[in-house]
Amino acid sequence: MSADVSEVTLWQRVCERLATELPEQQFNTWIRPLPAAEVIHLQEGNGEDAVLVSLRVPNRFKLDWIRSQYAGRIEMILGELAGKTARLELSLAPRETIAPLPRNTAPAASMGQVLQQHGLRSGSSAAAAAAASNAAASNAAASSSAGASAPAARPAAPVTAASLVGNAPPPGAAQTLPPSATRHRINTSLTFDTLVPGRANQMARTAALHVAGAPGQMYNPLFIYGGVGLGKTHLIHAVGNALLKDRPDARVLYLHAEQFISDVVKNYQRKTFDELKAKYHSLDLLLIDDVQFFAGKDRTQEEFFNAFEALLAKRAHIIMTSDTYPKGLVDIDERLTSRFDAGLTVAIEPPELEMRVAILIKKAEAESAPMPEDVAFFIAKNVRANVRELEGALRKVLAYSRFSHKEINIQLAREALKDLLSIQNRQISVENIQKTVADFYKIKVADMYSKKRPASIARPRQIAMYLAKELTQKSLPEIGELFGGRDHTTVLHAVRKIGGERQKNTELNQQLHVLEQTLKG
Ligand SMILES: Nc1ncnc2c1ncn2[C@@H]1O[C@H](COP(=O)(O)OP(=O)(O)OP(=O)(O)O)[C@@H](O)[C@H]1O
Repeated sequence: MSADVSEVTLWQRVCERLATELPEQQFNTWIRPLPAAEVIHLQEGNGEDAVLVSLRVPNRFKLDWIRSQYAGRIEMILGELAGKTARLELSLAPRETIAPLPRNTAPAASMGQVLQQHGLRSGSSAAAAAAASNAAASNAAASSSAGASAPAARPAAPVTAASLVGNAPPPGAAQTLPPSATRHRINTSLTFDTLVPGRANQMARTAALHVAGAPGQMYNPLFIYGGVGLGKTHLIHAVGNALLKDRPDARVLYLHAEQFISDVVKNYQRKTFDELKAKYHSLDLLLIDDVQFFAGKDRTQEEFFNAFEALLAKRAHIIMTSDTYPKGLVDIDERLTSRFDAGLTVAIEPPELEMRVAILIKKAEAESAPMPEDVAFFIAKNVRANVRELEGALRKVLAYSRFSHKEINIQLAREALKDLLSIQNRQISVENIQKTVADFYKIKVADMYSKKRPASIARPRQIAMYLAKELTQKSLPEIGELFGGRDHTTVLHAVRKIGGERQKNTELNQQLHVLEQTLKG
């Protein structure tokens, strides 16, 4: 098999293979929800090429289960597809409070240790020191490969009212967690100190700081929206951490909307709605992530409405996040969306270049790996979509430098990110923009080049021109040419008009974010 399968397709192809091998329910529960894996190409100690595939799993329970049940098979498929030795590294995504390891779970290992286990080149003291600092800074990366450690015993106790506060087990699996691990579900590393401020998050951060200092007063509820990976989750954890620092006994709960849904389902099955009410209605601060997931879930919406009303009545604070502003939410009851909008609604924007650079430098510092400013600019210029992607790029560059024992410079960053850069260059073409915008506004692609002038066509066309200028290196005349031979002044007019309106019109701004994220992949 070819060894140059790009990393996105490599992981996609692993998933496709697993989809044919596993029962559908197993595949849908364990494999489908996983984010795309990261791939680093390396040389083994003996000089042979190898590929290290790093997969981030949302919680420890899933991580242990995937490690014990699927890691071996995944590695085999990866090896086959990549045409070289493949090593799988599983680690926790830094999203939730991580429960202490159960006794029978293998101890956490750093990426460096994993490489050593596998005989990959990382044996120098510099690499070991870097790996050690990595392990300390990261969320207890628990790494594995097939057969590398004994699988954790599957927790078997039934779900109890107390456990409902904790990590919702994936469908078809039960779990119990120690109460201390499930109390607030706040990730202590996501604080205001570790959140880089900038124009993109200025309003949201200011409002969040205000709520942390005086919960239950102004801006209740606080509704934070924005595209993926822009720091919404980080920000609401920061509020939880700040409040708990001031008032350690405050009843704070962070949860993802899907966990609320799963709570409602469980209580529905067991007819224990009083327990559900007791749990949610007693909080001082409820932090709920990604409320767009409530779409179409009527019973969940009803229970959330009840919790919402009860909490506001007793001046507890509610902070929600979503991928869109309240009125943009679909399939959510209007009595809820209008309440979501009744406090303060703020957007988090994609960070601008300087903020991306500051984030990279801060995150590299946290890993004890100083990042030269020119390299930070290079990465930030090329990775524009969101902070999560930026972090992924940084991890790759740092890993590449550690494992190749080369210093971090632009050449090395270019090398480490070459797959990502080529995917980006391939994806954002004017044709791609025209097609995506036409699909989004439900017009024909041919209307992008036509002379038709009705607003329903002219406006999407202007939006596409604006995006072509923003997202490609093409000049105004080149863009005009690709839009049916239009003059460059027409393109300039469109770019200025849409750019100006974007500053004032929230709905347009939101649509542009969606389009940009879609195009950047
Ligand atoms: N301003 C920032 N400073 C430092 N780190 C940031 C910043 N913004 C985001 N991050 C980091 O980027 C990653 C993604 O952020 P986060 O999970 O909060 O995004 P999100 O907006 O909640 O995305 P999603 O909608 O996909 O859940 C996290 O690791 C977070 O710590």
